[in-house]
Amino acid sequence: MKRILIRGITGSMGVETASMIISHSDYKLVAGLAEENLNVDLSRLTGLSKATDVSIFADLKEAVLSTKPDIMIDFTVPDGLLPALKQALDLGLDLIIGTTGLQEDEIQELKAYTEDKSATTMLIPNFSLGAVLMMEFASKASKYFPRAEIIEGHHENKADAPSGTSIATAEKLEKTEPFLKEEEIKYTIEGVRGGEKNNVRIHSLRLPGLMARQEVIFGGQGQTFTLTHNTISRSSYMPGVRLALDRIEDKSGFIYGLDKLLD
Ligand SMILES: NC(=O)C1=CN([C@@H]2O[C@H](COP(=O)(O)OP(=O)(O)OC[C@H]3O[C@@H](n4cnc5c(N)ncnc54)[C@H](OP(=O)(O)O)[C@@H]3O)[C@@H](O)[C@H]2O)C=CC1
Ligand SMILES: O=C(O)C1=N[C@H](C(=O)O)C[C@H](O)C1
Repeated sequence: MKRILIRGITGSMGVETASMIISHSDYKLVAGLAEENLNVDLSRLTGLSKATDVSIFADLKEAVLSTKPDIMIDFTVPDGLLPALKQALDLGLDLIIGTTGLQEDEIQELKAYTEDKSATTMLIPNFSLGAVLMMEFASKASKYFPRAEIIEGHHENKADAPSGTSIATAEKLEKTEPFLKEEEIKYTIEGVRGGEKNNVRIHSLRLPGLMARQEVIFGGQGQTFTLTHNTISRSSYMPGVRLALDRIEDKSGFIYGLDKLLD
């Protein structure tokens, strides 16, 4: 039975993932890592009495030596993420990473490091099926509508902007064209046009009341076409996390995106 460690076990996604793994008998959750909340009662957080068997550590090496996990799932923050992931690979773990906010050069470094260790790393910007389908349909639509912008919205505790999903979506749009009149506009508020990736403008909302949502808006002659995905519960991510766990043994090397696991 595969032994799992969750880095970020006390966070929103960590608790949801811990509950999912504890409730399934084919994986064993052996440990968690946290930064500050080291003495929390995991059975209270998950509502599951079996969670008392799971120890929470501050130090990855200590956790690995004491509990011997095979796989680390990461739901933390971008700060200090790459060194922690490299340390986990050094300790012989395979990785499933949901944390967003790595820069492009850090992703390339992680890929090379994974290949060097002959390990498996899955970097999944969004585990929900609806978000994956939104990206697939957006990719298709971009062949016919080359002008597109993205509006993503998240809760106010999110540590990164724009979202990993919006970046992954912009990267998937195949024939995007830039807006050529940007230079002609007189801007009266700086930054009002958002950021840019692959010729796609990305606008990030951070508001109370939001969990996670994204709109991809295409503009064409006399029409617009909008794809929207709304996350209303973090349980939406769990079938994707479960799929990554089920597939990690058959895969090797670096995998980016849940779509690579759906075929
Ligand atoms: N791929 C996907 O489908 C999804 C990805 N995410 C991403 O997952 C990440 C986590 O989100 P969320 O659960 O909402 O965040 P939270 O703020 O709720 O949780 C963050 C967790 O990280 C822990 N942590 C922070 N720093 C460290 C550290 N240095 N070492 C160990 N643990 C640390 C915190 O521990 P402590 O409690 O001790 O502070 C906490 O457990 C974000 O990057 C988010 O974008 C979110 C949803 C879906
Ligand atoms: O922080 C979140 O909540 C989420 N983060 C991921 C992202 O940055 O895309 C996935 C989802 O949007 C929720």
